[in-house]
Amino acid sequence: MRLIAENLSGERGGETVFSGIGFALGEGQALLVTGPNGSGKSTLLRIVAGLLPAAAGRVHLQGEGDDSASVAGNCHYLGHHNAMKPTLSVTENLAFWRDFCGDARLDTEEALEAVGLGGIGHLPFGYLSTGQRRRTAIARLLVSYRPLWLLDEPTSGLDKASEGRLAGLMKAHCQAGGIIVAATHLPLGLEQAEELRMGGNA
Ligand SMILES: Nc1ncnc2c1ncn2[C@@H]1O[C@H](COP(=O)(O)OP(=O)(O)OP(=O)(O)O)[C@@H](O)[C@H]1O
Repeated sequence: MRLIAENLSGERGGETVFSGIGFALGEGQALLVTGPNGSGKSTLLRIVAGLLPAAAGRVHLQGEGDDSASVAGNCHYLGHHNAMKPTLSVTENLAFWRDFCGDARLDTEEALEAVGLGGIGHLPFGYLSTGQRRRTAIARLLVSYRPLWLLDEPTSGLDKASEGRLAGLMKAHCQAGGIIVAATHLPLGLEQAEELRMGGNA
């Protein structure tokens, strides 16, 4: 499977934020989207995820015998918000996402242990600290398999140990043939990743 973006333009509020963006990523590859505040990193990720229409160009998946496979149906999108219900427990939130996304992988407790949150599944999500909430959102990537991870500032709110755990999870995902596109201001510990620098294309 390959993720291909061709000649993408992004608009916000009728203004062009970027244009002429293209990339092609094969299995096991990661792309770090960097650039100053407002350069369009989140806009690009939202377009790739299918949450915003591109003003021009297109994004598609190629390979696996089904070139019509949708990016949206093959990705986990981790945005700035964690997409969890505060009154449901951590386990209930993860179980919802596992059922919604399908292709179950780790059970909820295993996923929580992978992000260093074993034993807190019974707590309402709303009780968690900022970093614990982000780690729960990262655990969501593990309860269902999706080959493409679209991560917007995934380290936001994480301590050093959690950054290290996330780096390990991302490496394992790539080693298993997954693809990652991550918007970031910080190195993510993915030495082989390519970089797409935003900010000079609008
Ligand atoms: N809903 C919106 N309506 C109008 N303009 C918007 C909207 N969302 C974002 N923008 C504008 O689009 C531009 C790109 O924003 P975007 O969030 O993609 O940048 P970014 O590179 O991710 O920034 P940061 O590093 O601060 O997260 C900014 O100028 C922003 O003000």
